[in-house]
Amino acid sequence: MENITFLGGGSFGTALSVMLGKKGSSITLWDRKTSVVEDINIKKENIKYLPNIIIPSNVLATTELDKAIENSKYIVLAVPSHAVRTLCRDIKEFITKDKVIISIAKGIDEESGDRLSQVIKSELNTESIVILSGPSHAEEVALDIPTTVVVSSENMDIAKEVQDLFMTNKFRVYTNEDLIGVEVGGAVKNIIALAAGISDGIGYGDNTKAALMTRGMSEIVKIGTKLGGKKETFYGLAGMGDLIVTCTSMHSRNRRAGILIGKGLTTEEACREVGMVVEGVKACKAFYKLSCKLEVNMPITEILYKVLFQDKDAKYGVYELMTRDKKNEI
Ligand SMILES: NC(=O)c1ccc[n+]([C@@H]2O[C@H](COP(=O)([O-])OP(=O)(O)OC[C@H]3O[C@@H](n4cnc5c(N)ncnc54)[C@H](O)[C@@H]3O)[C@@H](O)[C@H]2O)c1
Ligand SMILES: O=P(O)(O)OC[C@H](O)CO
Repeated sequence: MENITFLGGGSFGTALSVMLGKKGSSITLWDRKTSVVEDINIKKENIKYLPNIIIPSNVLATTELDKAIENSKYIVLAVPSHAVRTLCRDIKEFITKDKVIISIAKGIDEESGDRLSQVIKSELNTESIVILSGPSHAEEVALDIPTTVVVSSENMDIAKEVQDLFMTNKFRVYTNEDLIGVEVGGAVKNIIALAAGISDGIGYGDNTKAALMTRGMSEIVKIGTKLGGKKETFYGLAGMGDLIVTCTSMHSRNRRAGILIGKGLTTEEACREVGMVVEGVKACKAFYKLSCKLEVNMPITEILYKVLFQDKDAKYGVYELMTRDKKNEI
């Protein structure tokens, strides 16, 4: 069985470590926090990020980056998107040509608008990069609840290798050669999930959420195809699949943060209360900027940007969305 290293002992890094540990791989889990590492090694539980899940004995945690990386071919970057570039810089000296880098983060680089595979490629100077995405809440993956995801890469031979590495009878992995679509779908769905959460928090109903999800899907397709992704990908696991799970699940940090904002908390207060990464906040800023630059109309993203960063009242935001000029659906 393979040695696999996870860099980041948050919810998803831990859940996948548990899953692959149970499959029989030797897992090294690096985290910057000593408390997380001690909990995993001593209590066999990640109390902060994934409580009540027993961590198998073949998952060992460490705070030492070089030791974490040295014996594994597969290095999974399991940090939020805003930390991917700095983590790459921290590990660059330990990344030899034989390593395969797998990223599970969903977002884009806020500063440059680059996709994360582009960030990793430029920082680590490697082509062996695989992106894993799709509807996969950590809490359910850790409980072996049937889940489907998708892996993509510029090198589909490596994507197929990673498909085999992660596949179990409860975790079904598809390949998709549309790397742009897989990355953009996973990033933009977080924006729509925040908006759907806000609608729930205000107290609006299923009609409103269905509208946000459907018109949100239209925004994903518009910006995604403009960036070079395929329409079919956005109607697949990395797009619609993840949109459904994130907009409807109470596991979703984006949806939960949205609910709190809808109830009147500020963006900062809501993110603090959720206590884990809320990717949609940074994604909203990045994609609002990108939509202006590329002249792609993304009304939900635009209104959400004003709610999150310009103190626009959320209910008034919905009113503005509803009273725009009338138009044809497609
Ligand atoms: N949680 C899920 O269900 C899930 C599922 C699929 C994908 N994802 C994606 O995975 C990524 C990580 O999410 P998560 O849920 O594991 O996040 P999390 O908030 O649970 O944990 C984040 C981890 O990254 C670490 N971290 C944060 N900034 C860091 C930095 N600068 N350097 C080093 N470590 C840093 C934290 O200490 C923590 O261990 C996100 O992009 C998310 O969208 C999450
Ligand atoms: O908890 P969220 O909202 O970050 O969503 C996590 C995953 O992306 C679900 O697939």
